[in-house]
Amino acid sequence: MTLSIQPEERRSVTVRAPAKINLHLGVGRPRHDGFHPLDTVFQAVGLFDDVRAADGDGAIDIEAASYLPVGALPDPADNIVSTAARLLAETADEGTELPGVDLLVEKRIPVAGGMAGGSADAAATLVALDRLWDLETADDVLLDLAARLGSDVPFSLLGGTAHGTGRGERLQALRDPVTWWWVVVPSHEGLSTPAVYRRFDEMFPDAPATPASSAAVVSALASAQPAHLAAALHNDLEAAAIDLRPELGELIAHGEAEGALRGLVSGSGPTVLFLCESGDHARALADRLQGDDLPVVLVANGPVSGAHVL
Ligand SMILES: C[C@@](CO)(OP(=O)(O)O)[C@H](O)COP(=O)(O)OP(=O)(O)OC[C@H]1O[C@@H](n2ccc(N)nc2=O)[C@H](O)[C@@H]1O
Ligand SMILES: Nc1ncnc2c1ncn2[C@@H]1O[C@H](COP(=O)(O)OP(=O)(O)O)[C@@H](O)[C@H]1O
Repeated sequence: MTLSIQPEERRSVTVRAPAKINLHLGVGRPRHDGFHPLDTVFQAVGLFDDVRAADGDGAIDIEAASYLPVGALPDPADNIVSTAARLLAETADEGTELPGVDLLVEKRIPVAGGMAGGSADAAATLVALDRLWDLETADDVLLDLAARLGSDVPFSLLGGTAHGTGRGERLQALRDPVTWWWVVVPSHEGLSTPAVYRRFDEMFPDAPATPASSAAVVSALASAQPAHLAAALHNDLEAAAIDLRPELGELIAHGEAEGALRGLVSGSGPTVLFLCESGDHARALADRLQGDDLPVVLVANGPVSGAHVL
């Protein structure tokens, strides 16, 4: 009998993080630091990126779903996952060197689509490395690191449905016990978030310092009635996104004519969302919208969990 010695097993952790949509996005005029004050209601929806962290020597790979346009992703060195990994390592490293890691990102969330895909990857990286390195970082420290990575990153950690203020990083979870159904139509090409905010400033130089309140959406969520939520949905960045991409306005009108309760630009766009009555309604609408002009039409529901280990 021969005994084989197993090489030490390569450890890995995979974390899944959701896309977000904004059911209400009230935007005020820019603050002194250039960021816009927000009053927003985030909802995490069932479209996910996965980040796998494994013992390694620093490789970063990205596998994108076939429906995402190739070439849209930044180089690994500019990728938000490397920034997140460096930030956590700097925070955690107290003289002891942390083991090297390889990161693999499996992307399904549209890139530069107004669905916080980069934020989801950053949040997933923080959670995966915290687990791989056995750091047991406190939740409030993780949320603080997340806010340093981007305004939307804390919500990608939290998930569910939440009220966001400040520049979007200050969160309060909202009770949202029903399942809402969405048809999600990504665009063939992303829109830059700073460019959409700049267009908003040009179009609305007299925007109020205090952003529009999300109270109507909060009470529509409590009603659990899709028609009430449809009437309350609101996005102050929608006009700026449509001004930069007029075809988004046509797409919203088309989806509503095909029976959506309401069409809306997702965050800074250009992804378009359609609220539906039910899962069956969403699948039927997606079938009707899918065609040569709209090759990718997805169905997602929310709320779902924030970044979590698989
Ligand atoms: C618009 C929203 C709505 O949730 O998301 P998207 O729809 O793009 O995903 C967010 O405000 C985007 O958040 P995020 O993409 O994390 O932004 P950050 O990295 O913090 O900032 C990128 C840039 O967006 C602008 N920015 C962002 C947030 C904010 N409250 N005011 C801003 O003016 C600034 O120009 C900033 O330099
Ligand atoms: N892992 C990543 N996934 C997507 N985009 C990334 C990533 N890392 C860095 N980026 C950069 O962040 C920008 C915004 O990405 P994303 O979060 O997908 O869009 P949005 O802010 O519209 O929701 C992209 O244009 C890209 O240059």
